[in-house]
Order: sequence, then C-alpha cells, then structure tokens
Amino acid sequence: MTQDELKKAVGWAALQYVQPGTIVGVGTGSTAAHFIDALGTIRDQIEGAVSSSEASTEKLKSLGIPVFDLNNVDALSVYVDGADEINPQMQMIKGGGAALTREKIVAAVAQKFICIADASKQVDVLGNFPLPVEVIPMARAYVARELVKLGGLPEYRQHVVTDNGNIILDVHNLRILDPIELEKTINALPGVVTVGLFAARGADIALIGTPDGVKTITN
Ligand SMILES: O=C(CO)[C@H](O)[C@H](O)COP(=O)(O)O
Repeated sequence: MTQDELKKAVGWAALQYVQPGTIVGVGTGSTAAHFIDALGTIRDQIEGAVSSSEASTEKLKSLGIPVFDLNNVDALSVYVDGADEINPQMQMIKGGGAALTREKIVAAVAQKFICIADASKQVDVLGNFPLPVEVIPMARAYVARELVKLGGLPEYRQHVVTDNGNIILDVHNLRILDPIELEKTINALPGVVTVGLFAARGADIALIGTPDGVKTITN
C-alpha cells in the first residue's frame, strides 16, 4: 500500500467518531483532506465544521459542508487531524502545513482529539521532524537566537506566510525528551505565537494506518 492509501484509510476510519447532528473540528494536510472527503459523504447528517485553515475551509465548502466561525460555537465533540510525528504518549509534532496555531485553537475546544496518521509518523522520541514554530515577523531573528540557546537549529521557512500573517521557523536538531516542558518554554518566548508541539494536550485517540489495517490507540 502507498503512504497515501494508508492516509486515506485512517481519514475514512475517523468517520466512526463523528456524531450525527454535531459540528466537527477539522484539521489540515493531506490526511485531513481524506477525512474531509469522507465527511462530504455524510454532510446531510452533520451540522457543519470548524476549520483549522483556509485550505481546509475551501475544501469543506466545495463539498457543501457549512463552515462555522469558532467564536459562534460553544463545543466540539471531536477534532480530527493528522500529525508529523506522534510518540507513545500520544504527544505530537504538527505544523508541517503551517496551520499549527489554528489547529491548536480548534483542538483546545474539542472534547476529543482524534489523530489520523500513517505508521511512518510513529516515533519513540519526538524531534526528528523539524519542529515548526509560528513567529511574529519582527521577532524572527530574536526567536531564532533563543531557539539556538535551546539546542535547536532554526531554519526560516522561505516563501511561507501563515493564515495569520506570520512566519515559520523549523527547528532541526532536537531530541525532545520532555515535550511538555519544551512546549511551555518555547511558547513563553516573546514573539512566538505557537510552537507545533502538542504535548500538554496530546491526542485522545490515534488511528494509525498500517499495511495490516487501521490500528486504534487510546490514551
Ligand atoms: O500539522 C499539520 C498541518 O499544519 C498536518 O497535520 C501535518 O503536517 C501532517 O500532514 P499530512 O497529513 O499531509 O502528512
């Protein structure tokens, strides 16, 4: 099976967690795109979605799924999204698609985070995938220097502006042994909007696509 077939399998498997009549939190990326396709097939059974990016909003709307402003929504039962890495503690690196801030906001509102990922995203220790950090443009050099002090090698993601008008630094060379502490430390740097570590609040359920089928891991 190709990696995309594994992504598709988990995207469709996530439909089982969508309750009829609810508003669904929707992530960003190629795996989340499969979930959106699946959601399109039951669009008459849900009230709509809250989206974590302009790209997902466009895709949801193209399938006829109403997209709500998060400010007009009190609760979301589930948030379904991919990950760049996930560890056995269900902590994740996210933000490969530069949507980390909105992803973290929508995830925070949801009762359950359902992570959908192909098996290549499973790691023992987070950090092999460069850690994305969304930064206010004027703080880029300052934040980069601070990230070097933390042992990282930040790289400016060229030609990328986030949906919030900010830039991304991808931090290489990290072996993240205490993800909760690093999430706190980086989030506390002036100029940082969000770090793509989802550690204090990780996934509640992970659907992992393997050649033997979709494995469900519960936290
Ligand atoms: O965090 C994300 C976007 O900001 C994605 O969930 C992450 O990059 C995984 O992407 P894909 O499903 O395309 O492998």
